[in-house]
Amino acid sequence: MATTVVTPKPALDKPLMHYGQRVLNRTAPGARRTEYRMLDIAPLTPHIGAEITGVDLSQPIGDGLADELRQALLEWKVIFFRDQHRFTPEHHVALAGLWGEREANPFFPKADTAGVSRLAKDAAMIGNENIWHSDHSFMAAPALGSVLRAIEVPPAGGDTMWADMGAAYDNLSEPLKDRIEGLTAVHDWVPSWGSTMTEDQIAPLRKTLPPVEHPVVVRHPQSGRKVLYVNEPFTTRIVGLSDTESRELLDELVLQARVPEYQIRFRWQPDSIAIWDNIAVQHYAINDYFPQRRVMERIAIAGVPLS
Ligand SMILES: O=C(O)CCC(=O)C(=O)O
Ligand SMILES: [Fe+2]
Repeated sequence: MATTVVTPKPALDKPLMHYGQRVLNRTAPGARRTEYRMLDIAPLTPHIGAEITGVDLSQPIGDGLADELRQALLEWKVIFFRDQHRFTPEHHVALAGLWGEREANPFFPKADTAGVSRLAKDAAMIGNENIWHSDHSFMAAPALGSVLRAIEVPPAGGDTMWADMGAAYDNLSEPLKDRIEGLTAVHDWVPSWGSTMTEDQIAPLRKTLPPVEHPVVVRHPQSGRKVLYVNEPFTTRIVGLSDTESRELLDELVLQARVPEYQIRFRWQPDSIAIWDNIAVQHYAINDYFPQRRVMERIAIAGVPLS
């Protein structure tokens, strides 16, 4: 009897069928921009990413400015500041505090006394965040956002990218939206962070960080907007589907973050700061500067359970 050998298709061969122009037009009827009184906002794309000028983040941030910063993040999903030369770890903690409590990442270096984690990458420690992801989605209440500051950057390279997962959801085909409505997915750190750990290292952490489930489409806690919430390193399966169905659907969904129309790419300088909404976007740290050195400081902001 003849046997048929089925070669699995690599994920990258899949066509990115489910995107178009529909929601990427900010001048469409109903699209409205907030008027800011205290911030100068320069959008970097029509829907994701804006550079904010005229603000010194080392000065006390009053309620009016804090409200506008929160509104700008909600509207632009990732906001950037440059030349914050007087910014200290204490300012970093205060800035992140406008959104919530600090959240430790068990896989990043321990925070300094102020509460900031320093991520230094060089020839001996090559970056591994070059995969589209949402921070801490393996937690029951994933981080609401992060505040990242560049300390030392390579002469070229080491950019970071963010992708608007609300736009990604909006542009899925209607049949695909129907198919994923109401589904939940498992998120787990073991396949990614655990891949370089021993069983003895994994076991105790597993107790505090068991696999968790989140809806495949979450409602953003503040904007109420629907967001595609599955990511390549941490989402391991879709509940209720066979292994094959789950793998195929996840392959298709995680690829959406790679669509250029959803993305913004930021070129860092020392003392540039980015704040991102970790539910609305995914991000990718480009790993093109080896063996140059790149040093960043980061605070993640504790989130809420998603629905
Ligand atoms: O270093 C970067 O550009 C981002 C790294 C990252 O994924 C993170 O800080 O969550
Ligand atoms: Fe990250």
